[in-house]
Amino acid sequence: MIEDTIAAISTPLGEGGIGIVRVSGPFAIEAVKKIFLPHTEKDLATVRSYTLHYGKIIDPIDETLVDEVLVSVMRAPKSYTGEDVVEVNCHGGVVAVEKVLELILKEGVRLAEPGEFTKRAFLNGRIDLSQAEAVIDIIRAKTEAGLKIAGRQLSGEVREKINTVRQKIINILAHIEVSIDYPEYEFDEISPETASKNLDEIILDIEKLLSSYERGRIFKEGITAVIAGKPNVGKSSLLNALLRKKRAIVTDIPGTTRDVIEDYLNLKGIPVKIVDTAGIRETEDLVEKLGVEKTREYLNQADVTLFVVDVSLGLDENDKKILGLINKEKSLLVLNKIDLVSKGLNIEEYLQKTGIKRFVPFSAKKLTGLETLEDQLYELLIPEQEGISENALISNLRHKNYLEKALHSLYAAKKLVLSGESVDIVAIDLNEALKDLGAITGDTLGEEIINEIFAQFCVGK
Ligand SMILES: Nc1nc2c(c(=O)[nH]1)N(C=O)[C@@H](CNc1ccc(C(=O)N[C@@H](CCC(=O)O)C(=O)O)cc1)CN2
Ligand SMILES: Nc1nc2c(ncn2[C@@H]2O[C@H](COP(=O)(O)OP(=O)(O)OP(=O)(O)O)[C@@H](O)[C@H]2O)c(=O)[nH]1
Ligand SMILES: [Mg+2]
Repeated sequence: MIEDTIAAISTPLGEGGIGIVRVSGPFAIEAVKKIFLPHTEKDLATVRSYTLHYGKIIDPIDETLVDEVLVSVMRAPKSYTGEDVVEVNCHGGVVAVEKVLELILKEGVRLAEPGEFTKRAFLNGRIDLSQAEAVIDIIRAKTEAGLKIAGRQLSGEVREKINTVRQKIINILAHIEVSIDYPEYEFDEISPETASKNLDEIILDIEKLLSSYERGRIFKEGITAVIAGKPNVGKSSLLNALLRKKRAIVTDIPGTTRDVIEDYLNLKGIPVKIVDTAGIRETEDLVEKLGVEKTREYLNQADVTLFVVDVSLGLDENDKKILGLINKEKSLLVLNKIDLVSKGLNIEEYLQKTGIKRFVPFSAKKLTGLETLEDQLYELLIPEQEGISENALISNLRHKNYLEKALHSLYAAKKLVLSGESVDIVAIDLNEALKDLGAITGDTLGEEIINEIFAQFCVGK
């Protein structure tokens, strides 16, 4: 039972239409009541839950008006935190909102820690830990696809999946425990064949969940795509084409781009950080040299590389050197300046010489091939057979790590079953798997780790 009452500003600090101070805990209604003057005669302590009340916030010290507000009251247990919650809706503005918070804090209310409202929703059992984490994911979503994944997690889909798997493990354990506790009742003992079959099913469940992680992560966190190639092949022109704006300087002088240029784009729901780099070549120019150095660093961090070549010139030694710096499996070959080639292009030769499988004939000048380029880039990130983004259920690294731990315990359990090991040994691994799965929903996590997770939230959430 949580006894103290907390308050915080729940809207971003700054000028806005409305600013909200949220208060939660057993003393929430009493505290706000002390500084709130309702427009019509009423008592906040007795108003119905989920009602909104117009009035004024008055500073008790000099009885001056602080702000004209709307106050909402949501009573335990049907509120965001599961406790009594009062929200003061002020006119947006830094000073008014901070003053209202200050007055509330003077009434014996404590300032909330980051994420503490959501933490209380978790501690009071209104949501599980995966749902609480989904709240942050919604706040931080970069694209609609990312928002969708977070939305499914918020509605409890991860929890349901995890609990189903846990229940299956508990069922096996129940059989095992019966045979440990009552060895005389042989009929209830689970055969190694059945145990192995049941374990296979559980293992498959977890493997499926894990396989959705990579996609989930891509849509949630996004990826980095680096444009690389020799000087003057059209890298900056490609950046501008993808961004649909003149972001980088383009000239016919080789060595135009000297520093890396970063920007963001939404590739069919995937948040992409796109990086234009200095063309790589041997150079005596100090500034350009540093630029080339930086390009190498970025290539190491790239999720994908757009390797640009100039088809009016063909490949040379310099192209080959750059090819040595990139991961060809995660590259797209951009055959740029096709507008300059009148006769057919020998694509086969380019593929052979570069060793890159995916390609797109392109003209940054005429913007031909832009859509194909985007399709190819998307497919490089999300192979066709993996399906659409909405199928990704797991997108959180913490969840992935615990799923992997559970999987290893289950593999171990299966091995023991097959080797005819006694059931009580198998039970140890099964219990371990149960614990790791429970960590995802927060059921089996210690207070310290839980605190760490909520500390990453924003203030007022
Ligand atoms: N003003 C305001 N807007 C907000 C929030 C808030 O707390 N205040 N939320 C959060 O920051 C989000 C909404 N989330 C919420 C989730 C559950 C409940 C809630 O009261 N749940 C009760 C059921 C209430 C009912 O059935 O009428 C429950 O689950 O018991 C409230 C808000 C987004 N917008
Ligand atoms: N004809 C034609 N010219 C292009 C095309 N793409 C780029 N160019 C021209 O090629 C020149 C170099 O383009 P940039 O985009 O600056 O090339 P870059 O690879 O960024 O060059 P650095 O920054 O020096 O490494 C400019 O004159 C562009 O207008 C294309 O598709 N067709
Ligand atoms: Mg450039």
